[in-house]
Amino acid sequence: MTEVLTAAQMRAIETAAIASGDVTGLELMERAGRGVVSAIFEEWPELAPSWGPAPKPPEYFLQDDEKGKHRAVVLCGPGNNGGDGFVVARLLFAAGWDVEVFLYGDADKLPPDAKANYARWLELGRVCAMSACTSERWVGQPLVIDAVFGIGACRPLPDTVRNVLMATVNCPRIAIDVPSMLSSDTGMMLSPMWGGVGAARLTVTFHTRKPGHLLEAGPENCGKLRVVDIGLGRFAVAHQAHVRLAQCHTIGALGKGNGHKYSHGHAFILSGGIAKGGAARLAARGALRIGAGAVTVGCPEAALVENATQLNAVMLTSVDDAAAFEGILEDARINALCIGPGLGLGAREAALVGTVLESGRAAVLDADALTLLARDAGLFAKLHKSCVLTPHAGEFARLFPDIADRLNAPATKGPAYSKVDAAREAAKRAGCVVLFKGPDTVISDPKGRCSINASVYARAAPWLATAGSGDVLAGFITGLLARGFAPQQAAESGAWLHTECALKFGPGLIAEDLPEQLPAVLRALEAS
Ligand SMILES: NC(=O)C1=CN([C@@H]2O[C@H](COP(=O)(O)OP(=O)(O)OC[C@H]3O[C@@H](n4cnc5c(N)ncnc54)[C@H](O)[C@@H]3O)[C@@H](O)[C@H]2O)[C@@H](O)CC1
Ligand SMILES: Nc1ncnc2c1ncn2[C@@H]1O[C@H](COP(=O)(O)OP(=O)(O)O)[C@@H](O)[C@H]1O
Ligand SMILES: [K+]
Repeated sequence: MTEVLTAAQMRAIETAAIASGDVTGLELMERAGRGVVSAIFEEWPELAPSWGPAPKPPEYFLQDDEKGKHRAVVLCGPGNNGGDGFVVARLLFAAGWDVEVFLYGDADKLPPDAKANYARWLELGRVCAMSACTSERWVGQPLVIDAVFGIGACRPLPDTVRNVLMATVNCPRIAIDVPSMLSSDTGMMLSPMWGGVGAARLTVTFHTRKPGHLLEAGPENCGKLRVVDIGLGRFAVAHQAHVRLAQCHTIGALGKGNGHKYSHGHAFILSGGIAKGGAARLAARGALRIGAGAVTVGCPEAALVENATQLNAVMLTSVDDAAAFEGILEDARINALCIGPGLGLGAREAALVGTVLESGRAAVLDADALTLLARDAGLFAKLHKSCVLTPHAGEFARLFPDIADRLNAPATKGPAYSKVDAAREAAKRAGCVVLFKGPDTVISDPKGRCSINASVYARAAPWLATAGSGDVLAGFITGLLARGFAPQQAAESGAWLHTECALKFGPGLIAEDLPEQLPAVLRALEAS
């Protein structure tokens, strides 16, 4: 499942499923709890009962030596996440575990399905108030199930809950749906000063990933992430509204068929002056490797010799000023532009950004071009729908300071504002695609079509934090624009391939290595 659903979308799906008569809320809760217990037993087979990872077979008996062999503490909250916790407590008990259950909140106020499972648990064991326990109570617990808050939490944690979660940071912890100190819509901590310690070992979520599993502090706090199917597959949210995991679009479109080089597009990369050309050369190499038929670097006359010693398949021409570039653009075959990497921030460069935008051609604006756009509202107003902006967090804050402030403000009430919301708002304001970089790169177009290239969990590629890797990404996207990809698809595919190249190379990666991984990555994609 490539959809990433917010809490509101998840609730809408659950409501539709229940309204259809297909399933009751109680049954969904049972499936969720069962999914959590199976996931635990699959993850740690040594914890599973003699009958295997199923929570409970229809006819079962516990062997004597299984009774009390394992121990868990289940922390339940006041909503349906707590309800899932009571189901897990019951199923672990059925597998012979010693289970202690603690509740935050008032049992009388539990929602109906959670209350039903609370009552079922009371037939087997006790429930203690979380608030009545001192911090020593939590030390050294072998397994803690965090069922305090799920998708319903969007404001700072109550002190009782915060203290219990802090006191169990060193215990192996399994989070139901989402770690309770994390906003499922944003991936941000609900309690400031949390300190970044105490990740869950495993987070088990339902139906699809939520933005909070992928964004910001989410991945480092979820531990491993498992998505459990609870039978909601046929219920969908409106297509426009949802966020997807980034993927590589129509790899077939990258094949070369029978055309000649110019039928595969001509990308033009603008460079800075003497000793500033490395970034543009990296972008050019990326654009060529990804399949642009021809790539040219344009630099000031004075830097021609330096660039000529470093470029072979990439062509080179002088661009001293905006007027010279206007002349070059009379060649209609140049169909994708890249400006910003190593560009500089002077008057020549600002005028070149203006020319790029006035040409109306597909263009990637990165690095210094973003700073120039932030400085000049007139330039910013020239952005159009064939542009792609590729800011990292610092550049994003320069371009969209109010949006960045809103994103970085601590959540005090819902609905939460996420990196997805920020990228959407920025793209709408700019009137073009915005690719907001990071391990959690978010790509949005002005209509809010949005995807996340999550370089986390199995796709973690921390080696990408190396000088020049952003320049290569700008080149990848420019190359895909030259191949005729629409801006959103070019940005999404470029980001996805960028991560794949880093994964293919692994540790020790430097920016120069990235384009050289593309042949193998593309071949593997074609084969699959
Ligand atoms: N939506 C679905 O499709 C399903 C949801 N299920 C479970 O239900 C959960 C969502 O349940 P709920 O919507 O009841 O939400 P939660 O159980 O996540 O939390 C909501 C409750 O916590 C309180 N609360 C939230 N933040 C608080 C704070 N900072 N201080 C004090 N109280 C706070 C709210 O007032 C409300 O009572 C999911 O995360 C999941 O675990 C599953 O049972 C299966 C299906
Ligand atoms: N820890 C990380 N995991 C995955 N990708 C990362 C990480 N850090 C940075 N990146 C990616 O590496 C690239 C860095 O780009 P940028 O910040 O512009 O750097 P530079 O200007 O040095 O090239 C971006 O695509 C970003 O998403
Ligand atoms: K939880």
